[in-house]
Amino acid sequence: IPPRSNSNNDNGQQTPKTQLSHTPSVRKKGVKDFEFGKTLGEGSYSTVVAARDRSNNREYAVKILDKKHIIKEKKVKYVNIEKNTLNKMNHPGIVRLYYTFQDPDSLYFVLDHAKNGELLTFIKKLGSFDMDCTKFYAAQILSAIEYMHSQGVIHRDLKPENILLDDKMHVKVTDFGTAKILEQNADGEEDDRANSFVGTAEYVSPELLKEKAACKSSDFWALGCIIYQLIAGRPPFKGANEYRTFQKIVNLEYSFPDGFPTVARDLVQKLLVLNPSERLGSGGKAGVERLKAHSFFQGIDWDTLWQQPAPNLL
Ligand SMILES: Nc1ncnc2c1ncn2[C@@H]1O[C@H](COP(=O)(O)OP(=O)(O)OP(=O)(O)O)[C@@H](O)[C@H]1O
Ligand SMILES: O=C(O)C[C@H](Cc1nc2cc(Cl)cc(Cl)c2[nH]1)c1ccc(Cl)cc1
Repeated sequence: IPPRSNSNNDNGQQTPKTQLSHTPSVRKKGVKDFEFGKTLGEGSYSTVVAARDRSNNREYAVKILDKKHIIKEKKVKYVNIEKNTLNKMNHPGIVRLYYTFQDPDSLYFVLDHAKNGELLTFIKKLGSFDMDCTKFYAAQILSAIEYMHSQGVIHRDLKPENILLDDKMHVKVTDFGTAKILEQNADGEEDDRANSFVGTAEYVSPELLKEKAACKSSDFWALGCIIYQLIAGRPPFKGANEYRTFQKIVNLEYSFPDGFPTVARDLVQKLLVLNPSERLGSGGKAGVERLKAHSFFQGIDWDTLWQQPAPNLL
């Protein structure tokens, strides 16, 4: 007799043993399929734990969310956005979602385990990156942004904490709970403005602060802030509090430290532009090609970028 499929429904309750017309080949994974290890980190609504799939010894990072907490904090929408967005993504620079499942108390995202943690940790440890490292990481982040935009997704909260590094020290962008999937309107045009969500103060774009609407170009603003930070060791806009930071952003109040490389300065000045449609990178595919052609990226081979070894950071 063929083995029974796991007749547990999503929340792990036993459903009556109905005779299936066929035994599905792929069984839904559940908690029992994994051996959980050390905690990798905590979020406001989540705990991320290292786990090994018992059937093939593969290692993952499992993001566990408490259902009661999610409901109480009204985060159900964000969790479902994270699931739906990650499910659309298939790119080496974006953390991969393998499975989702739930049990009576929790929701589970089974993700790539980015073994080297957050890019922010390395910025803090090194103070700043040399130009080779800055170019490599900026290029990998741009490659991931280009891909997610091609899938109609705006990240909206790009920052060094959300840029993880895998065991090859390659970029893995994460945290899509606040991403925006742009709807295809009637004539297949992408509605290009997403509404009402504010990211992390230092990386928020001026259009989000002024018109409450982010667009793909908002991710290029964040890229400008990240490139500045990789070189200067701190983000360009940082006030004593969030309000002061927002003021600096909308007034474009920032300056370059002495010794900031000229070619990097030129690129940052073309990304940190108040008007999103004048920002380098905006204007669809052609805009991104113009950004990738900037002399800052000289020497980057975009076609083999993900096969190259990461430059030595230390
Ligand atoms: N795929 C992963 N691989 C390795 N570490 C991860 C992974 N995802 C998250 N982490 C680590 O776990 C911690 C918690 O991540 P999580 O996404 O749950 O919350 P967060 O986004 O950091 O916090 P918040 O939800 O408040 O924004 C993070 O600090 C991150 O360093
Ligand atoms: O798409 C699915 O499979 C269905 C569910 C949808 C879903 N069921 C939920 C139950 C609760 Cl209590 C909270 C949230 Cl956010 C919930 N989201 C689901 C299950 C697991 C995960 Cl990680 C996300 C969404």
